[in-house]
Amino acid sequence: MAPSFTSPSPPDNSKAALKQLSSYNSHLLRRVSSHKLLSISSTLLFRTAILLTMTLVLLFTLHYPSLLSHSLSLSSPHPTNPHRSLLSSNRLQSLNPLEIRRSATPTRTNGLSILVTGAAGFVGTHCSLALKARGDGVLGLDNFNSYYDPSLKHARQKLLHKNGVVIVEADINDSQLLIKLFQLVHFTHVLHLAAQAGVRYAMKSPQSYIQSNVAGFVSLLEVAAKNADPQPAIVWASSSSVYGLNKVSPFSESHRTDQPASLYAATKKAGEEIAHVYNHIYGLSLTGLRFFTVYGPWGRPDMAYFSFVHDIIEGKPINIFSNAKRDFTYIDDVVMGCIGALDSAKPSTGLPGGSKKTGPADLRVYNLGNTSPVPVTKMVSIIESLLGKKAKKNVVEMPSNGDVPFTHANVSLAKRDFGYQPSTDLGTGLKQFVKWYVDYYKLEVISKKKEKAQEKVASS
Ligand SMILES: O=C(O)[C@H]1O[C@H](OP(=O)(O)OP(=O)(O)OC[C@H]2O[C@@H](n3ccc(=O)[nH]c3=O)[C@H](O)[C@@H]2O)[C@H](O)[C@@H](O)[C@H]1O
Repeated sequence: MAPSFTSPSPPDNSKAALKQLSSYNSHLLRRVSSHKLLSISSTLLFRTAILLTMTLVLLFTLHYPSLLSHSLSLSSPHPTNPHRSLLSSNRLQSLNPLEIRRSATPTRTNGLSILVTGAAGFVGTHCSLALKARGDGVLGLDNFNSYYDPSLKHARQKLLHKNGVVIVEADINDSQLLIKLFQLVHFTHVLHLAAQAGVRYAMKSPQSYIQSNVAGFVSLLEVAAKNADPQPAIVWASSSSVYGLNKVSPFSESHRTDQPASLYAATKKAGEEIAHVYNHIYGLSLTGLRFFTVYGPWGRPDMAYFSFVHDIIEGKPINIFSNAKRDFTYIDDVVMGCIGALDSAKPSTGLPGGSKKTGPADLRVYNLGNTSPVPVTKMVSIIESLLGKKAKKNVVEMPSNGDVPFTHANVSLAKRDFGYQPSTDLGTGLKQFVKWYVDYYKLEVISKKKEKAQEKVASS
């Protein structure tokens, strides 16, 4: 029978009884203490388990956005995530208002004050430099995601910093941070270039396109419509891809854009429709620019011309999609187009606080192309002659992954409204790109070093 803790056996005077009793007692004490120990340990174990679970839940919540962003490679914190406010407040605290205002203040009379989203991107960097150089105030915003090598984005950031442009590292979905920026600076304009780019990558990571090109755009428009005082005029990057399966060439803004061939194209088209809503309700001045395969120095490594140069130098084979043609447009021409669109945009007509517009505002869309499509095979032969090296070519059927066979821009609208006139042919533009590429990746230095080493070996 199990000993009772409350009623041990009565005492006995005899030694034997005492011995028995003491042995019984020590047995009892051992049982009692081992039972107590057992009970204490199980309580402790239970509490530790609860504590551990809570810590794990907390840790998961804290790291959820970064886990998500890794799995999508590019996604940013979700706006409705409960952890958002914590992230946002951390970023808000790290803002330097003096630095921000200095960067965003124009140095010329009547200069613009522009928030450039995607400033560490290819087009964003070039536009920011050009705007700053003519005396406008420019503040950059970029989330430095890892869609392609972020070190290239940081190198662009360094270049911008040298030229007086600060980039705030944050996501356009971070509304709190956007609100704070609009409180710090009365931006006259926004050049919205932050986006998930790339046509074919949309099959691998569809959500990142929704996150950046739809949700992110809405996040920016909400703040611009309801929190900015004054409401800025917004110029933003749409894409030639909105023409999708349209067969009528050259593509003009009046052509149909209801047959997108990729999710990328669909999100850019969605952007144009969303722009209509914010213009209609809030009087935001909105200009969408349909870029046609923009290329040049500091370009995007995911684009064909960039990866072809890389692969040819490395002696790797390249896939050329047969019969593909593009209206390749040089970056300097696109920068002129962006600046023209900014300068010609009329102010927004809504009152701050999201009240209705006081009158109609600009709602515009323009092609920014080169008006001269070139077959991809020709692009490759230009690169070969610039590099002095033959490519290992695989000419393959164009895979059905969202690509369209050709693009060709009619730019007469942009010419009429802000004098857009592309002037760089593909040969000239690619020459500039290869020059930059060799310099950026220190290929000349390496080959000179090699030459010297070879000379040394030869002379010894
Ligand atoms: O104007 C736009 O709105 C888009 O332009 C750009 O898309 P694209 O015109 O598709 O550029 P890019 O990938 O450089 O392919 C160039 C050509 O090479 C062909 N191509 C491509 C890859 C390959 O391996 N082989 C090949 O032949 C391919 O078939 C194509 O004919 C931007 O990336 C996009 O973000 C968006 O801005």
